[in-house]
Amino acid sequence: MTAKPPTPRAVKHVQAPGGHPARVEIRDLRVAYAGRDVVSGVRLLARDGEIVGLVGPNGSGKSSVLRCVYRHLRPSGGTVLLDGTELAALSPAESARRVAALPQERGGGSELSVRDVVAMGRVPHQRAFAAENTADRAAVDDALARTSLTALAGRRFDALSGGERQRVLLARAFAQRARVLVLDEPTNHLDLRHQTEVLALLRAERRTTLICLHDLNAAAALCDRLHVLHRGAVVASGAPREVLTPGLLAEVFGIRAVVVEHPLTGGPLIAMDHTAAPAHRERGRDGADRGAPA
Ligand SMILES: Nc1ncnc2c1ncn2[C@@H]1O[C@H](COP(=O)(O)OP(=O)(O)OP(=O)(O)O)[C@@H](O)[C@H]1O
Repeated sequence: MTAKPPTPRAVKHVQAPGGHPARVEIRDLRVAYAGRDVVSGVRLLARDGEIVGLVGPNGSGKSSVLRCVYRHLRPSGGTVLLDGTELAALSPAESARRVAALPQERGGGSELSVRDVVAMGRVPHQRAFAAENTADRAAVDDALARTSLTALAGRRFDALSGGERQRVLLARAFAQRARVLVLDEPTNHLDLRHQTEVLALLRAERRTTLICLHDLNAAAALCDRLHVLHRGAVVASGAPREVLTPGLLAEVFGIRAVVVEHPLTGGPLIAMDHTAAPAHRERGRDGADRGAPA
């Protein structure tokens, strides 16, 4: 049997509202929890419409960086600038209109319907106690359709599978129509078809996107640029092809791999040796031996 390459679903391009450039700049970011630095000296820039990936081992600080961009965390040092303005200077409602997030904290236990959860993405655009207007309804319907959730719109959110919930929260972020998307592992619960759909959607949306992904092949296929975080610092940045080298994969991720040309796309494809022993033992920021990587 000859395998036919999958054809990505055609997705309509929807211009993010406002039409202005949306640029995120992180300068010398430091994050500490209970006095312990977990991120330091992180600088990165996502230009208008660019998809910038953060990759790195567990605990390397990726989510902590993203939390500072969607204002779940206040940086211990450094700044996050949105179109040149410090995020901290914007009101919470203004930053919510401009930055939509799919956080790692996924919540749960909500008795709301799928549609109600997606409609929460419209709250930053609404006056207090105002009912949903036509633009809100259109944005919600569009977000449900794009994430293939229209048929589930009436279901209870807390009765969905992990992957379905993840798509609902992604739909909520799309419904927000912010020019900046911050996505923490948006595909980790999705089956392969839905992963491919979400990646195609993100490429088609072309919003300024900061995204964490553990799947390095997905990151290489999606992102314009990658930043590799290791023990809270950026150790490599650039186009996926420049960054994802066998040396870096061994050094940072502790895996044995080669990087070949993808036979279908021509992009970089990491072929990992799953049978090899981990290439190094992990050390914490304090230098303490944390054992071999899982
Ligand atoms: N709320 C918190 N309180 C204390 N320490 C935290 C907290 N959140 C994260 N940390 C620690 O900060 C470090 C970085 O965590 P972070 O979640 O940013 O890493 P990550 O790269 O996103 O990891 P993963 O790939 O496992 O999601 C880890 O050592 C983690 O244990």
